[in-house]
Amino acid sequence: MDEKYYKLLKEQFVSKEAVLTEIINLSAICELPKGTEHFVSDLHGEYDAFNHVLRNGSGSIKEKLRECFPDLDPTEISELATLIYYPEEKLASKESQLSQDAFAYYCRENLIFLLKLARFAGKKYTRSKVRKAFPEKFRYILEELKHEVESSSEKQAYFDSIIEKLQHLGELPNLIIALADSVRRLTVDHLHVVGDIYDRGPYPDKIIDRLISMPSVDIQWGNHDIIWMAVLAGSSLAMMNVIRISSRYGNLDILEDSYGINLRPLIEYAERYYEPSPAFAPRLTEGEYLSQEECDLLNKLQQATAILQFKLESQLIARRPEFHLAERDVLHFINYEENRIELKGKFYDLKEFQAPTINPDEPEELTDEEKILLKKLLKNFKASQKLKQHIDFLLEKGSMYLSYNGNLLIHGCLPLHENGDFKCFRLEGEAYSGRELLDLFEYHVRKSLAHPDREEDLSTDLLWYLWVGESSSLFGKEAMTTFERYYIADKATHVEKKNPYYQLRENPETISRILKNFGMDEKGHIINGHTPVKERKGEAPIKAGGKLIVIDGGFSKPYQKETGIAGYTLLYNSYGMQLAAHEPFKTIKAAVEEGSDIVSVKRLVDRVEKRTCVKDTNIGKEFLKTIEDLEYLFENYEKY
Ligand SMILES: O=P(O)(O)OC[C@H]1O[C@](O)(COP(=O)(O)O)[C@@H](O)[C@@H]1O
Ligand SMILES: [Mn+2]
Repeated sequence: MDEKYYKLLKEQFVSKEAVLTEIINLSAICELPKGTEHFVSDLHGEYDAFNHVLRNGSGSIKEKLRECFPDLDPTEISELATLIYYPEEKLASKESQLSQDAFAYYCRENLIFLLKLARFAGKKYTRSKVRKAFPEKFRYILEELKHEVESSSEKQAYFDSIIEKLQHLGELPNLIIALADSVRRLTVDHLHVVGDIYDRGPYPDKIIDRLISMPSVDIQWGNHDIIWMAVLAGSSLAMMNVIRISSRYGNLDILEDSYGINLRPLIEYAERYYEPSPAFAPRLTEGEYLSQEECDLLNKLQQATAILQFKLESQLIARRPEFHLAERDVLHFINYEENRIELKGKFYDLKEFQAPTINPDEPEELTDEEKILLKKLLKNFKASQKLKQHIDFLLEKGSMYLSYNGNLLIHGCLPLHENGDFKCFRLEGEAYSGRELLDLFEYHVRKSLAHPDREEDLSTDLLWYLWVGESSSLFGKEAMTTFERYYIADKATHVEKKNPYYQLRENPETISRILKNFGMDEKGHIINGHTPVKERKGEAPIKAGGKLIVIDGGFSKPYQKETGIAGYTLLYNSYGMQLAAHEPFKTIKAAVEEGSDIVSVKRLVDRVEKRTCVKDTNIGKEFLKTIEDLEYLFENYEKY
């Protein structure tokens, strides 16, 4: 085995000297400061706000500008920052305001600032990495210019002549755009998305397209992502939930236009059986306007899909006793003549409960029409190439959790008992908890998507469990009260009790125990999304003495009333960790013209005594192993 491995390794090098060069190269990289990691979560389709946070690197671009140009005042920094965030828009705006000469002067001046900044931002990377950050078209020229920008006076003429030529060819603006992209790339090295890209907001598809284009990104699945993945795994139940939520938030365009899914048969069905009901009024954001007709359609669609969801859920509960969801079999607790429901021994009147297709004797049964309808719809979902590409990407880059550079990233929680013990989930005679439980879930996520034709198998059903189950690390609550929220007035029935994790995570000892369970150093952090931090009510995003950070601050507009801000993001660079809170994002126009930015406050989470180097990171550890192997190969080169 070893022999074969070293033979293969040797094939990658033309000579013994080449091995040595690689050893020196990798060893040098290991000593460089670690790249900046950027964490975001709970994006919920809010592409514009996400795009802005990506572009400003949660404040890191401005920070780099201030370090690189200490003499510039805040307005000048802000002007330059906007050019880096939105180069196309900023240049267009300048071009329309300035004379031709003044615009040419503006381009030259700013190109020089950007070159100096690229040089500064690239200092902590190898030359080859900096080269790769430049787009191929301008790679050579940018390398030359970057090198010469601070050169001696005799080289000045050379530098000037290149710029003049570019200006003459009308290429200066393009070069600035390319350079701005490279600066952003050099400032933030890697992005973590800690779950919930989908639902509630208008453009999850644009977010995923953007993520696909990024060089270095990983995703920890959120409950709202899993439910979309479940549809492609073959779950009609998940499909009803996805359409229900899209109708609730007025986002059918995602399905019909972005993913090209034909909902016509469902629309006709909903129109035929349902009348609008106040509890199903779509939740629109401020300033969003829909006609009465559109609102009514969304209302009816939401009702139709809710009822179909409850029917299919009832069937799942019956075939999966091991999920312990019997208490959620709501359709079986209804007295259809009296229009009442019994829940945990108490009776409640149902308000505006329309169930024209339910047979009280067999409430979980689909009518023949519904069976055909669901088949058609599922086929339409599966036929969307774009949706398939997006879900494949979530599978490729995503996981249930990630241990990365000492930190543990999980969207929701680690299910615990009140006393802090890991909560068990029993399946096929085995008990799973802690890391093993999350590994089990991940195994089934992948299995369900590997077999999309198996629609009611254990793996596919487990994806639904991840959405509503008591031991789901993505849900983290006792039960989901969707039915009660729609049809029961008594608000006490709407409460979704959180898993004890959400209390216990305030305690550093809990965090240490969890990290240990994942085989990680107790000095690390847990990073969660999922539960909006209600700053307005005094809740703190940094918990357990800085060992746990919750970064769901409400990118999602409907939740901003509760959080009081518009999202948190986290930065982890070689000096430590910083949490940034964001104000609501207005528009690109406001950002370009007024320089409005959305990072409001930055809070230090952790500061390390010694700058963290590449050798201390996940990738660095791999490099160290490779170096060891290469050294062995170097010493025994002739043997292989
Ligand atoms: O705000 P809505 O649309 O009523 O959704 C509420 C539902 O969303 C959930 O909070 C899950 O979504 P999150 O992952 O964003 O928390 C459920 O627990 C709850 O029943
Ligand atoms: Mn969530």
